[in-house]
Amino acid sequence: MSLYGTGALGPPHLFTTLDSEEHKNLRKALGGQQWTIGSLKNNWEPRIDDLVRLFIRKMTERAQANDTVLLSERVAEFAADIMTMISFTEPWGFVKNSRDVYGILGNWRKGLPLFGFAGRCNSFRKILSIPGVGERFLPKATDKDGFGYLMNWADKEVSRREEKLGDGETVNEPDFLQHCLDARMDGEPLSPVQKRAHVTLLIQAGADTTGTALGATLRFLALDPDKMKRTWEEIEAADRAGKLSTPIQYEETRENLPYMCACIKEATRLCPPADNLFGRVVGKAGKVIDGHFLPPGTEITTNAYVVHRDPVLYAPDPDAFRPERWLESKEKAAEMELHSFVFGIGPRICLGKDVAIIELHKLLPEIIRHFDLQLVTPGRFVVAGGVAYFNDFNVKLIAREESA
Ligand code: HEM
Repeated sequence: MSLYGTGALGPPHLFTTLDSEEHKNLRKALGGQQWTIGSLKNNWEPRIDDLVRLFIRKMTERAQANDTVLLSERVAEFAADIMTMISFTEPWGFVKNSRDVYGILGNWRKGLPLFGFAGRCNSFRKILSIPGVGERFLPKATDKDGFGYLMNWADKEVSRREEKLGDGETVNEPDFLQHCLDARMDGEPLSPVQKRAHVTLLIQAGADTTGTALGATLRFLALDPDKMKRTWEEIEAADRAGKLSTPIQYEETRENLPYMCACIKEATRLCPPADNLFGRVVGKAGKVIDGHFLPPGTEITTNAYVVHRDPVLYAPDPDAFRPERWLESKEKAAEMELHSFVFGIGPRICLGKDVAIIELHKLLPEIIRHFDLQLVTPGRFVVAGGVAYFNDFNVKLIAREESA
């Protein structure tokens, strides 16, 4: 099955490659060891720790000042910094400056309705491809902020890096820009446009999505003091038993904080950051789904928000935030995991899943270890163009030492 997707939106990359065979080759070229948890732990965890430390320091200052903190925004900035860091080696300073650097997140959200509609309406995409039309709406490298600015940055960074390599310099600790330069299709490097497009894509695909997952988990816990207490008690007990480093390591969360892990699964089940997958087009042979034959060319899609509320699988309380459901039996947890659409499914499953997973399992327990959250405004889960983010989730951060 091919992707129905975003053909006309921007330069050619994984998302915009509709043909399955072409996508497979590109994915093979760009995928690899660097995306695995093992490699991310070895190569990036110490750098992620630096950003976690900085984040906690910044939040401690806000707690001491008794400020109201727009937490959904602050955690999205953390995710954006991680993406700029793994892409270009140095983070752009979202956390350091507590703001949306170059309007990356704000512009992303503004563009979602157009991106979503164009990705789902063939005739509208055709209009956008008319010379002079798309250019009026899509980001441009001359823009002062947003993804146009990012495209310009990616362009300069690729050129700079290629110049250095041309001068005989070697890169000992490759970032994801370097991986894009090293990628080979049929033995050939990617085209200049493809190299630049993929660096940009990573930040587009991985910043606000992970931010939404971070925000979702914290918001559900802020809304439910009993579950927050249980999460905190689990962290405190592991801490007292000497099982947690500072900052908490990914494997420590996985081994010692099962309730925390269940909260992440449950929050992303109920608030999937990319809730409506781009449609697929049924191939020449047709396809049978649930006993119905779909002829070739049929466009099909799904919605994670709905699938994740299946009344049978999540009985008796599909709409409830109940992390305990993930801990009741291994078989049930495996079944729910199998039906999770959080990161998509099939050959186009999220390439950066493990990057997001590592971030979630490090920053969230560290925040809860340091602060209790006093809800100021719960905000809203906003879905635009099939992608979600949070508005106005405000809290006061109560430092744990003070609340003890
Ligand atoms: C919680 C955070 C994230 C969520 C919920 C998420 C979700 C998704 C979903 C639903 C898809 C489409 C899958 C499909 O159509 O079946 C996707 C694709 C993709 N994601 Fe993510 N993602 C997240 C984080 C990231 C991160 C951190 C990165 C990069 C480091 C990333 C890079 C990508 C890429 C490159 C694709 C395109 C894959 C392809 O077409 O082969 N994502 N993601």
